[in-house]
Amino acid sequence: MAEAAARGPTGRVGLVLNPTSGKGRGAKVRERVLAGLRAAGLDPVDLSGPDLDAATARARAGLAQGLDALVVVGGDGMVHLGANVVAGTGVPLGIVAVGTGNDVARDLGLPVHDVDASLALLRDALIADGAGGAGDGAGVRMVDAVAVSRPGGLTEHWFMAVLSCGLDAAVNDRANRMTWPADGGRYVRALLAELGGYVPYGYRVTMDGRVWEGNGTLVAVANTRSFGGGLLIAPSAEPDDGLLDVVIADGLSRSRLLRLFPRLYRGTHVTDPAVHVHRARSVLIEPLLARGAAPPVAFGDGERLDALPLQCDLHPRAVGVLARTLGA
Ligand SMILES: Nc1ncnc2c1ncn2[C@@H]1O[C@H](COP(=O)(O)OP(=O)(O)OP(=O)(O)O)[C@@H](O)[C@H]1O
Repeated sequence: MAEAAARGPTGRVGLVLNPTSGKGRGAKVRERVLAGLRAAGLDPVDLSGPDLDAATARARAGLAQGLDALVVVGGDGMVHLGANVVAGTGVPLGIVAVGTGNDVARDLGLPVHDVDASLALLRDALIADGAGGAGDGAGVRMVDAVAVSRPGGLTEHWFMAVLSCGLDAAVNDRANRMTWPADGGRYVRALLAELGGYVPYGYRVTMDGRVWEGNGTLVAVANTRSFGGGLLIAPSAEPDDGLLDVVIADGLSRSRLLRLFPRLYRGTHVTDPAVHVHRARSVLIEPLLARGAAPPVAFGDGERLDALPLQCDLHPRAVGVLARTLGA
């Protein structure tokens, strides 16, 4: 884990805003968020960058200089950025959810597409957190986060919500490489293309020492319940229970897959005999080519991570999220 950055009741709050999130909504709310933080007596420092990597580097540098909190403005990609910067540092994360998906904010009960409500919550949480000295934690909800590494290696990424290396990840990857259409039509094109060539994948998944090997359509490691903008992939996942929900779907035919897919919106897919849910703290996912096709590159919180094999380790209460305080 990263070194804990110096904290103090300075009111200095790092802001990382994704102007492209929510189809440009991010750019539109910049001044409102900055003005709202200043009106709350805070000193916002804009650490945004031209792309995800640059913004991450700027946020890390800002945190090293000392912040009371890091506030991200955007969708799940920005929460992912925030988690990667603050995990294990003790600096809380504020979320202004104005993205397309906003799965993490929704699962944590935070405002979505309501900038004024987000700002009010951040102000109240920071005041509560600072009461009686900096960072006593009253306005902060501690949630689990997941460190991802190559087996035996150092942590390369963190994720807050869901890591997936199944068919949905293949669709995501293909859609990201397409240049047209500019909107969600890319996902439909990518889905049709992936389904056209779809052959179930071969996996070996080791969960706290227990091994599952087989032919599968999807392996998802979930800390929170949903991904993809409201698909309840792991309806029983809790972000602070110290456990990951590992959802494995057996290798399904195309027609069975299309019948099962709509059930993700209500989370009822987990009652299908082809879907298995395991709980573990440590999950190793490896390709097993003897049992199926090479699995896709893994995505975490909707962002492209790495190819398998990957090790996921749950770190209990590694990220403090600015949240509603008791009685608020
Ligand atoms: N200046 C930027 N800062 C941060 N991320 C950026 C920037 N420009 C483009 N991006 C891209 O935006 C994506 C994340 O967007 P985010 O989750 O905030 O919004 P979104 O509208 O919910 O997007 P999506 O639902 O498609 O993930 C990242 O994949 C990132 O690469």
